[in-house]
Amino acid sequence: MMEQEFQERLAARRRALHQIPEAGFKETKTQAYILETVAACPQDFLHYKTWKTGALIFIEGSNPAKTVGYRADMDGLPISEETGLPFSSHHEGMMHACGHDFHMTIGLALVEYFSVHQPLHNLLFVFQPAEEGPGGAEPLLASDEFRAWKPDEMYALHIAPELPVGTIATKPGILFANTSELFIDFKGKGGHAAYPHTAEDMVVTASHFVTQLQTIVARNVSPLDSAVVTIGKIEGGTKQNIIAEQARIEGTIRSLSIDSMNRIKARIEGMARGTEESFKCKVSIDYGANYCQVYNNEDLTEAFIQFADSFEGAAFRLCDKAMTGEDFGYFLEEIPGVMFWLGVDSDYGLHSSKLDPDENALSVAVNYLTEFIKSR
Ligand SMILES: CC(=O)N[C@@H](CCC[C@H](N)C(=O)O)C(=O)O
Repeated sequence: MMEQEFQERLAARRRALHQIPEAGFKETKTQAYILETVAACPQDFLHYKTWKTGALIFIEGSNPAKTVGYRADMDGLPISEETGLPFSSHHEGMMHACGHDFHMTIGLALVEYFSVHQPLHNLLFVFQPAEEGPGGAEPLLASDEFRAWKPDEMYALHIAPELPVGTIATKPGILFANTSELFIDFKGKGGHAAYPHTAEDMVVTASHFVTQLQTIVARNVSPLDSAVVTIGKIEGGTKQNIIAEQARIEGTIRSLSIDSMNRIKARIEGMARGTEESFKCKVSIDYGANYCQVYNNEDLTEAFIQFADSFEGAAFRLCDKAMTGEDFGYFLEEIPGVMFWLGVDSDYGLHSSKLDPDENALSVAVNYLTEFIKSR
């Protein structure tokens, strides 16, 4: 296929997926699209099955000594798209703002290629639901469906808006942080706005708490370590002249060490007890989904970098670790592998309603991964 025709085909597929972003474990249209695409491939040495709203595609090698895996995440985010693109999301309030439409398009192109050109070793393509939450990797990894085809090594990519198209970047060891979601509910006695002395104001309580949280990274985490406590959402009360009897904050904790994660959680719990005492309320904490760090296997990363350096269609860059989270870390706890960034050059970053990755990066990744997988 000519390069331009190939590029257009990839862009068309990405746009189709971009229009149907779905929440974690609700990716039914996305799953149907994937299954339809796979069903249209030659079936001579291809097998596939579903797992919840995900899909596993196994391609038999001609003389296999191992199985090599590629994972693409499938879910979108609860963001109203503001790109103004003609192929914007058809799902009100949902957007592929983390590049999973790219990750899946690249995975499907690899399935198509290797279903025609039988690989030497077995390949497993994992289309995984719920990366943004509540986390699909951990239960998928434990499933019989996955374990029957468990790979010996595994790869995944994530788009990087800040890197130029054609860039591939990674590092050995820790690439992404440990994460924990954070949901805190405040409940107290509400009242009339004009009688503050008779009530316990949960808007004031939650505001104090958010300010207190800012001291954790500054005062409770070693300056030689790295951590993040971000509150991304706050809500409370019912009306401007009613003292709120409830408030809720939602956020995320990131750390490079488990020790820091435990220390941060202990500190938050201590603050909650103090807040209950001083603001006469009930504070409930829920840590939601927790992801382990993404740790790239040193030997495989070395081999990955050597290959990337010699590959003419991409420019390799050694990168620093990031405080992003990724449940691909669970795969890498059990299976050696590598996660890497793919440059897509967007003025707006991940989780932005204006994220607009350059589709020219699709063919770079497909060409790169096709040759890299063959080299394994
Ligand atoms: C690459 C990326 O943006 N990943 C997400 C993963 C979310 C983890 C979890 N749901 C949380 O919010 O803690 C990220 O926000 O880094």
